[in-house]
Amino acid sequence: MIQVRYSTSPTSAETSTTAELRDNFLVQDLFVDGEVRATYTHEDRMVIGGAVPSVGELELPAYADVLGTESHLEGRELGIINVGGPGHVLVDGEKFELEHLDGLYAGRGSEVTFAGAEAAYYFVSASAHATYPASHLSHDQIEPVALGSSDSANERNLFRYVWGQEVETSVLQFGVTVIANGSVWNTFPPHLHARRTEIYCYVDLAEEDRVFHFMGQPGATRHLVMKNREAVIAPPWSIHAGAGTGSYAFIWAMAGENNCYTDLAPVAVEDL
Ligand SMILES: O=C[C@H](O)[C@@H](O)CC(=O)C(=O)O
Repeated sequence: MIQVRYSTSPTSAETSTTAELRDNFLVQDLFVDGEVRATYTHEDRMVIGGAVPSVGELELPAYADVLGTESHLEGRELGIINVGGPGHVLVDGEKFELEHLDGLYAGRGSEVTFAGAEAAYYFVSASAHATYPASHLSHDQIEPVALGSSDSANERNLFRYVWGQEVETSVLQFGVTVIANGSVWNTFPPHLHARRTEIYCYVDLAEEDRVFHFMGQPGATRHLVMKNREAVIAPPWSIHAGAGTGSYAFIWAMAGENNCYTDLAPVAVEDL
């Protein structure tokens, strides 16, 4: 099952009701036992999804009626993060073991199968113009970048899995940020990046907690109240930041014409 979301204008976000904002930007219910679920957004034509193999194996669906190809990755590349327990993913038959928060990149033209009774896989695909080899990304082997401080309640570690350096891709970038205990803010102060969409998926959040995710143009922000394992689409004109009522992490994934990780524009707090 795949949903389709259309591009939206910045001004429409200012006049949207809460329900309209949630319909356009929030992605829920991606993780269902025994299923692959996905959403296609026209914002940089990204697909985000969840695969919960349970006792079987799940193939990445082609979604031919939406993607127009016989195989999902015929013209796309894929990033995967395991947000559940241990499992493995097959890429063209090659087996990659993924522990919690381990990642995997699968290149254009690959066939992907998800497995693992305790595993739950978040994935993002984007249009790709070239083919690159699969790459396993062990969370424990990625050097974190320490950001923020406890005084600002935004202390966090940023793990850059795919960001235009070690792992070569066409356009896709993704990683994980883990908020330090006692801190609440992510991506604060916020930023914008022209010509690139970013999608966040909040994880490791207790069922009773929520993340207040902030979006929109500076000076016209709105918020979405989000639960564990829910995702949110940030078009290039939208800030993307949040504050949680408990500890959490999130997966960030980006695609678009601008695939220079450092090509972004900070937004000063006083300009929000
Ligand atoms: O640019 C990609 C993502 O927005 C991260 O760099 C930001 C982030 O995880 C954070 O500051 O908490």
